[in-house]
Amino acid sequence: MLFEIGSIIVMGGLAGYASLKQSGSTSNDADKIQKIFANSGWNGRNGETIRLQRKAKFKGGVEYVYQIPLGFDRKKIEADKHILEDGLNIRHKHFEFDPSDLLKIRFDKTVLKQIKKILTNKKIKRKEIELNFDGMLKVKVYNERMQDQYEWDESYLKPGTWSVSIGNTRQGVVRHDFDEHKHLIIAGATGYGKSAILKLIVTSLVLQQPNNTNLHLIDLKGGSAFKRFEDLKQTKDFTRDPKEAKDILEDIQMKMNEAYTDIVDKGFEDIKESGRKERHFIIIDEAADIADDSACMDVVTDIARRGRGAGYYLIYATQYPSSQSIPQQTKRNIPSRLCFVLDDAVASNTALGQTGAEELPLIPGRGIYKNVKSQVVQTPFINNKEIQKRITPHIVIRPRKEKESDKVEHREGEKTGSDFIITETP
Ligand SMILES: Nc1ncnc2c1ncn2[C@@H]1O[C@H](COP(=O)(O)OP(=O)(O)OP(=O)(O)O)[C@@H](O)[C@H]1O
Repeated sequence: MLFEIGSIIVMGGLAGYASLKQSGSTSNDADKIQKIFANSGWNGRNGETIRLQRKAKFKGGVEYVYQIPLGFDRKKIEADKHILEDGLNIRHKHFEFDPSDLLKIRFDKTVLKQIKKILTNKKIKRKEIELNFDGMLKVKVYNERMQDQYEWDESYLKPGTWSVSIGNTRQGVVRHDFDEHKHLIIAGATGYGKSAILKLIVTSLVLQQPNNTNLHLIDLKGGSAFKRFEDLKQTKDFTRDPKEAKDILEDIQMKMNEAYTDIVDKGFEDIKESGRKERHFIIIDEAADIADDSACMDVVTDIARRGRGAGYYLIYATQYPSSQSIPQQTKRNIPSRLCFVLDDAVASNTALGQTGAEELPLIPGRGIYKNVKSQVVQTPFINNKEIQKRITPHIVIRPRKEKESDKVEHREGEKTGSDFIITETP
């Protein structure tokens, strides 16, 4: 009996502590925002600062709308958004505590152990913000963190289009339309979702445009991320060898030139206007591995420059964004970027053209997608089993070119077994 009373007191105290901490979290963010602006020197030319016009609650947070002074540099604030976020969290970094956890507690001798476990499993809760400018500065302060994972399902597909889902925001799904935005650079430290999003892009293209997608897969990471796509009817080239990559790129360039001339000669602005249905996707995973090869990089630059009109779209991924792995001219021709967490502001600047990727939380799939505007997204996640299930109907039988690396000595009468592969047509 005494034991139970003791437990109830402990739980009551815990619930009170949690509720006190949670209720304190929304205190006076408007004042804090104003102070952070003043302390960071984010003023107009004559020193005027922002003025709060209104604030409004929405589910999960509060939006503050400020009037901005003349000469106010919004880019600076976008790049230094983390200063604002850190400032808002400085006194209210508190535990993410779910009172329903208390209901799971069993009243036995292990009660204290269970409570300790709940507390050690807690996550630090952090307010997150979103900035918008439309003549006014709108700061949305969210009390809850963005979801850490969005499982992919069929609703992410848009059959018959070249628009693929690239991320989720609190407002909905963000898509990259290859016919509109063309090429894409993907950067990010190892282990934060580059291969996962590349696999999702390939799968989406195959499922959305099975008859018009042509894939040229150059996987230089030494892993097996693209291997499962090698035998798709849509895959025209597949290599994991930098030397072979050069031949493939040169071949693509030749074909691209023909398509480009044909489209331009007929007076069309681009492939979309010409009515041609096929599109080519040159997907290079670990671009840094061909960065030393000037012949390869010349082709990459050319595809970035002229491929947009001819329907040859480049998806160029690297974990080492530098002026060498992403040459200036390539960057200029690829305004769309998806960037996962990076080591430092220099890398972020190189990959995105702004800082911020170095401040992303260490959550796989969390990135910044920059197009016309830049926004924080959580990329949808599709597991390998689901990919396999979806792409299997598109795997075809065809003769395999024997590569040097595949050659083995065969004894007389032994079947090589390398002439044909999986036998299914859609
Ligand atoms: N969008 C996502 N949502 C949830 N988890 C993810 C997401 N993307 C990736 N992950 C997890 O992170 C792991 C690493 O991702 P991925 O292999 O894509 O990283 P990477 O950047 O390509 O790393 P590396 O360069 O080492 O191959 C995945 O195996 C998966 O478990």
